[in-house]
Amino acid sequence: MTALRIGARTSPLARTQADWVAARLEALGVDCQFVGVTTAGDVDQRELTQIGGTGVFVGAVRSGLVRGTIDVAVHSLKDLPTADEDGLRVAAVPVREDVRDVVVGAGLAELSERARSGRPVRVGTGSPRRASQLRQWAADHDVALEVVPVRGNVDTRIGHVSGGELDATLLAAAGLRRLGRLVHEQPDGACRVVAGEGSVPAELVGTDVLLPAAGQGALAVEVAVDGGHDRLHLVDRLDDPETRARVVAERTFLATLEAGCLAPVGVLASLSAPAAGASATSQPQNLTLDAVIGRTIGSDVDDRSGPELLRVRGAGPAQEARRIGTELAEQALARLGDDLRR
Ligand SMILES: NCc1[nH]cc(CCC(=O)O)c1CC(=O)O
Repeated sequence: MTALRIGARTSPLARTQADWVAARLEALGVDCQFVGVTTAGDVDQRELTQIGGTGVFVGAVRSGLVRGTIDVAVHSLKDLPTADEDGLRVAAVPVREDVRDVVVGAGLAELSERARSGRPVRVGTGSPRRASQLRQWAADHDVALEVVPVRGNVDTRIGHVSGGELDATLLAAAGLRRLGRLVHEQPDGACRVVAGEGSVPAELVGTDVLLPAAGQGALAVEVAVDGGHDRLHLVDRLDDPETRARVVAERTFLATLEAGCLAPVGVLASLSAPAAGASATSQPQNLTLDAVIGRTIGSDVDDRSGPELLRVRGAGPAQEARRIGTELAEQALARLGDDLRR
C-alpha cells in the first residue's frame, strides 16, 4: 500500500503541522510520508507587505497538489487566500489551537511601565493587524509606542529583543505552542518563550486587546478534487465542525471586505451553547463574530485623527456562519464609507 504524501513548507512550523496531521491520519490506519516544498515566502527576506501578499506561502504547496507530486497539503489557514482554488478542496479544518497572539520580550504592563521611564517602547511587527491594534492599546493606556516593521523567523525576531533593539515582538501563540516554545504558562497569561539555551518573558495577550487574523491557530488540509489516492476520503474525518463554522464566518468577513491576510483586520468567531433547556439537536449553537478594522486600511499615511480601530460585532446561529460574516462586513463597510474600496 503506497503512503499518502503529505506536502507542506519546509519551515519548522510547517513541518510540525504536517506531522500533526500525519499522526492523526496514521491513527485512522493511513500510512503517511512528508514531502517538503520550498515557497517564495521562505526564500524572500523582504517585508511581507512588499512581496505581493496573500498566497506567497501556499502557492508552491498547492501546485504540488495540482501536479500530483503530493496527495495532501497542510497549510496554516490564516495564510490561505479566501478565494476558492479551482480543482482543490479543503477536506478538513482540524481542531483549532490557541487563537491568541503573544507579546514576546515583556508583558503589556511591563511595556507601559518602560514607556513611563522616558523613551517610547519599541515593538517589532510586520503585521498591520497587530500594529493597528497595539497602537490602539497604547493610545488607550497613554503609552508612548514605536512600531518597528520586522519580519523573519521566530529566532531572528527574538534575537532583536535579546539584543536590545526591540522591547518586544508579537507572534502567534499557535505556532509557538506547536513548536513547544511556549512554556511556564500562568493563568493570567504570563509565560516564557524558549530562545536558544534559555527563554524570554512573554505574555498571551487577551483577545480584548488583540483580535487574531481570520483562521489564526487553525490548519487547512487541502486535497485535489480528483486526487487519485484511494484513502484520500479519510482526510475528511479530521474536520472539526465547530472550528469549521468559526473560520467560515471569519474568512467570509475578510473576503467580503476584500481584505487579504495583510490587512489591518482582526476577527474572531466564538461559539456558545444553545439556551438552557433546549435540546442540542434542535437548538443550534450561537456564533458571535467580533472584528476590528484599522482605519488606515487603503492608505499609507496615517493622517486621520480619532480612534485607530472600528469595532463591530455580529451574532446568529452557527449554521449561518457565512451569512453572519457577510452581513457584519457589509455593516462595517457602510460605516467606513468608501475607505476600503480602493
Ligand atoms: N503569517 C505567518 C504565520 N502563519 C501562521 C503562523 C502561526 C500559526 C497560526 O497562526 O496559525 C504564522 C506566524 C505568526 O503569525 O506568528
